Amino acid sequence: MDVLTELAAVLEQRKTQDPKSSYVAGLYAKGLDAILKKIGEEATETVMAAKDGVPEKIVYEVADLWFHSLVLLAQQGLHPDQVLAELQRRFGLSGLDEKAARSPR
Ligand SMILES: N=c1c2ncn([C@@H]3O[C@H](COP(=O)(O)OP(=O)(O)OP(=O)(O)O)[C@@H](O)[C@H]3O)c2ncn1[C@@H]1O[C@H](COP(=O)(O)O)[C@@H](O)[C@H]1O
Repeated sequence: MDVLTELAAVLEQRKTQDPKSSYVAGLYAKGLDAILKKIGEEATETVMAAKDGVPEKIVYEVADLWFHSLVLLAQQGLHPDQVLAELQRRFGLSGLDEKAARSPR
């Protein structure tokens, strides 16, 4: 099993856990706005890391950003496979007009 699938299973399992016992359960309990706030913070930290130009910091901050995006997907009842399928679809269309490839149907 790949790390995204394993992590998605843990994030799903945290939905029934005591918010005090888990960071993710705590985020779910705070609600959508708290998750979106974290994504905004991590996106900003990613930008700052890239401006600093330190590769290790960029990797660390992107991991935080991806992680909180995965929490958002789980909270919305979505699975990372759906995002991977969308990227795969775009990759398959890469020979076509890029704007058309990005447009949701
Ligand atoms: N991958 C992660 C992961 N990445 C980042 N984080 C947390 O995300 C937060 C990042 O926020 P910041 O960098 O702003 O640091 P902070 O100031 O401590 O953040 P806040 O407490 O203010 O939100 C930190 O608290 C990190 O611990 C993560 N927390 C959990 N996971 C995974 O999620 C699983 C479930 O976690 P729990 O719900 O804690 O069991 C774990 O097994 C891990 O695999």
